[in-house]
Amino acid sequence: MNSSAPATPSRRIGVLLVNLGTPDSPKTPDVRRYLNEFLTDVRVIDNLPAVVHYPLFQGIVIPLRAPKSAKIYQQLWTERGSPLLYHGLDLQKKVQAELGPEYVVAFGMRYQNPSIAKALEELREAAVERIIVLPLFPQYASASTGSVQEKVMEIVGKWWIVPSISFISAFSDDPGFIGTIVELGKREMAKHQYDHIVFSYHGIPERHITKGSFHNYCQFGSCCDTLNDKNRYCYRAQCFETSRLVAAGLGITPEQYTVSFQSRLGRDPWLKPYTDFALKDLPAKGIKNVLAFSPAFVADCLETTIEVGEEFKELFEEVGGEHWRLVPSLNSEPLWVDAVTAMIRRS
Ligand SMILES: C=CC1=C(C)c2cc3[nH]c(cc4nc(cc5[nH]c(cc1n2)c(C)c5CCC(=O)O)C(CCC(=O)O)=C4C)c(C)c3C=C
Ligand SMILES: [Fe+2]
Ligand SMILES: [Fe+2]
Repeated sequence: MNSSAPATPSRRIGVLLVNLGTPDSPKTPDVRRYLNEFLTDVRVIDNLPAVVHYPLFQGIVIPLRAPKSAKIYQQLWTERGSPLLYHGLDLQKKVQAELGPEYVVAFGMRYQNPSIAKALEELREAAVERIIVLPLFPQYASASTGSVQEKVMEIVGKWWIVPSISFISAFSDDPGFIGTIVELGKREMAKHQYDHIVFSYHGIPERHITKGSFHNYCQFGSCCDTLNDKNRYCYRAQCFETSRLVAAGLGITPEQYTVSFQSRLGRDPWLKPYTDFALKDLPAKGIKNVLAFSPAFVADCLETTIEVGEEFKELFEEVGGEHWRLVPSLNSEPLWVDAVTAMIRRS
């Protein structure tokens, strides 16, 4: 036996990092398969009976949407593939290196590959004593975090031996998360003079908030202005909390930033204001230079790079804006790796 090799600790902790998912390739059949899995999740499309939901989405909505989405994914794709996937794998490796051999870090996607089932199997094979699950969504939503949690429980619940398992359900106010965004923002602010900041979050239907609201506490008004015991897991309140903390870190006042929501689907009301509407009002107020943040995402993806970085930039310029710049996501920035490591050690 090689005595210089580091000994594997006998009791190891499993860590499962999970992001949303992405197609295997930007080709229409792969995008269709991804959308099929994503948009038939009843935590994502929650308002239709199964007899309507499946035929409508599998027969009409997804076949129509897949070729259009595939074109956008082709714009996003790089030599390393989908950014959401390769940044996730980079993060996994760096967090593993920082946590050391007492931990086994796996990475999975809620939809498509690498699947949560495969990632959990790696942890089972490593005979970990317990598992810490970190869905990589800073703000809690049933459609993202809740769906990951449900899937993990469905799989682990069938194991003969069910290990101790814990979830980090949100980290919207985590100091390491906030500090990394602030640092990335400051880097951009050092390069250009900005008049205003836009924090654009992924939207969700308003009913998703209402369904999870403690005794109907959330009324889409000032109820979300502070994060308290009644709205601890309210997505809207958590988005405001993240924005407030990042703004404080950047040293900007409430008048100097806007919080808005993007990517709506369907006709029902989603969280407002909608980013595409909100940004159109800015040039008329004399705001021509905007720095945009996407703090609902920890890695670059279609929603950040294309929607915020390109489509909103075009829209802003069309209405008289001069400079629109997206702050890159946390990806596998060293400060973010430290923040994830600290969250796991504390858990
Ligand atoms: C921040 C977490 C996310 C929440 C909450 C969320 C809710 C949600 N999303 C859709 C519909 C779509 N989202 C799409 C892409 C997408 N969504 C998230 C994250 C959240 N979604 C990410 C990280 C991504 C990008 C994935 C990538 O590969 O880059 C898409 C697919 C793209 C497209 O065809 O436009 C759809 C559709 C709904 C309906 C919803 C809440 C109900
Ligand atoms: Fe989404
Ligand atoms: Fe609220």
